[in-house]
Amino acid sequence: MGADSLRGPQPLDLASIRRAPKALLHDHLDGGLRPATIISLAEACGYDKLPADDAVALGTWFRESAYSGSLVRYLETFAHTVAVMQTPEGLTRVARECVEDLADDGVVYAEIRFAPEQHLEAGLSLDEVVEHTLAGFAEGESAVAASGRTIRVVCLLTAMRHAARSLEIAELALRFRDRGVVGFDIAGAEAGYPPSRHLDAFEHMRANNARFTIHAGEAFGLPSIHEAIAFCGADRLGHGVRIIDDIDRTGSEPTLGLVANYVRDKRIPLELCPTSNVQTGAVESLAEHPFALLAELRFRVTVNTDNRLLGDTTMSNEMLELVTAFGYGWSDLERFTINAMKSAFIPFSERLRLIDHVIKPGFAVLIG
Ligand SMILES: O=c1[nH]cnc2c1ncn2[C@H]1C[C@H](O)[C@@H](CO)O1
Ligand SMILES: [Zn+2]
Repeated sequence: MGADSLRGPQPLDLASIRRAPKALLHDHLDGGLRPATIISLAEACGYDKLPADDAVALGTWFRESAYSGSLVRYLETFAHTVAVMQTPEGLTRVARECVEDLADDGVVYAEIRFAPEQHLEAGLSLDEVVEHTLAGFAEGESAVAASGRTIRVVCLLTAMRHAARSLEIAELALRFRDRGVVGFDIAGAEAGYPPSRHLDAFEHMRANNARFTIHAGEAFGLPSIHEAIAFCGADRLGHGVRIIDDIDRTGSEPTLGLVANYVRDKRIPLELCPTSNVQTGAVESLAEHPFALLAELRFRVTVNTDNRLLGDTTMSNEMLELVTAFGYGWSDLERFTINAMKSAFIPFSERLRLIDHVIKPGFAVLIG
């Protein structure tokens, strides 16, 4: 591409969006493996239950199985990725490749989450699981830096909401808070497992001035969101898409209920994941995703991938889907990116630096 073609507004296509400096807050390490890596790690560790043995067919299997219309069935596919992430080599490789894939897609800041308690089958301790994963992130950051680009990747530790280890995982997150773990989360099946089951873990985080997000308002509605913010004190909402249930759209102007008003007034970030929400049946289709209304009402919306393997997606693709569905321009994508960066769990000064020195200049080139 000649220098002239990089002057003036760039077309809003996948190639240009890939060049935009993007920030990602909600991405599961165990939902983003390369299909070829799953096959290679399965061979190395003797896992023989993969549903396909070539990378293309395996990728298709994940995407199709994840389009299930049900969070519970969507989550069943993780049995295969978690199975090959039990060894130091497996964890480190998956983490390194995650960083490389995100950097190739133009992501400059990412918070990657996973549940250490699911990676103990080969005898690693919780601390070892985190250490090997962080080592992979560091390797990935170095490889990206060696190729002349930069990406900052930090980690959130997730506890599974059906299990009973959340306090232990919160303590683990705090032990690693100076080594790249910036927060805590709960995930897994939502219906029947309210956030308040894990109140002691959230209280422990709050007592230690630490940050957390909660998957809420995805497969279950407003009560889950209400608990997450009112009882547990979540800093952000993982998905939170069902906040739409508290917005009355029958009149000429949308009217917000108490929970929706609270979320908007307190600028509680919504980690929206468009493709994933369609796959799990949280929304009917991308065109009907509440993203557009929530953005228009000035909720603090952010764009996320959730699980790149399951959705066969990337940050750039999620943005392109929104551009296609709702006609967004560069300044909208920049606003969503700044929303994400403002909501990140790294210190304020580091967030500002990324906004002022990386995100704004990067978008300025594309806006032209
Ligand atoms: O979208 C999700 N909702 C709830 N739980 C999820 C979602 N995506 C992944 N998970 C679960 C499955 C993973 O094994 C776990 C940790 O990353 O988090
Ligand atoms: Zn998620």
